[in-house]
Amino acid sequence: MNASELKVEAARAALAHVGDGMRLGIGTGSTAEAFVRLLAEKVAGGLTVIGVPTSERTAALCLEVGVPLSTLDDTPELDLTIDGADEIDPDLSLIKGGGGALLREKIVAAASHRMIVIADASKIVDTLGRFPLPIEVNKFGLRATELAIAAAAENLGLSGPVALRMTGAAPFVTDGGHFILDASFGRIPDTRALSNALHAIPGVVEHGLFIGLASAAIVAGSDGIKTVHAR
Ligand SMILES: O=C[C@H](O)[C@H](O)[C@H](O)COP(=O)(O)O
Repeated sequence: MNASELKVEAARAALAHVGDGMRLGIGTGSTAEAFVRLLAEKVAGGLTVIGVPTSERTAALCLEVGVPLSTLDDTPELDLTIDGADEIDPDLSLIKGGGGALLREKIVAAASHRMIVIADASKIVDTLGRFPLPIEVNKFGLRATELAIAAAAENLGLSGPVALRMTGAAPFVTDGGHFILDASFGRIPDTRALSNALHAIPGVVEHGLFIGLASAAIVAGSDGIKTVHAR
């Protein structure tokens, strides 16, 4: 099976955790999209759920395939969020934001009783940081925020390029109207310390380290599906 097929298998396995009447956070990215398409089949078959999407992109897909939607304002408490990830470590800490949706994804995950991550096995790492860390920043003071991020990283013994994410010739803009800086710091041994240091920088809106949010990960590999639970 190729990576796309494995993503579909992980998404299919996650459906077993979706019960009738659930309030669902619905993630962003190719794996989450596979989940939305499978969920839509269940909804067409009579399953009743209400979804809160984590991006405009996911909202558009849900509307297209017939998954009923709410907002976090109208449905502020969710039973379960299903979302993809860019990296997953053995503690189920994650890097997310490769698709630029990390802020809404984190808000939705935090509003959920449980978060199940779905992924193909290539996303599993021993230590987070192979994938550049997405950091969502306010447009105002971009250069100053970049310098502050580099200084905070250096204090923790981390360094590396911090690149403004682009879409063609223009900076990528998130659903919240912010920019994304992709930080290639390499492996991050102390994710909590980096998380705290980034949160202390005024221009940082949010970052893609998800610590203590995932309850389980459903990972599809060539040897089948494995479900890893948070310790
Ligand atoms: O911002 C995007 C999200 O965090 C995605 O869930 C993440 O990038 C994984 O995406 P994919 O399932 O396409 O690998």
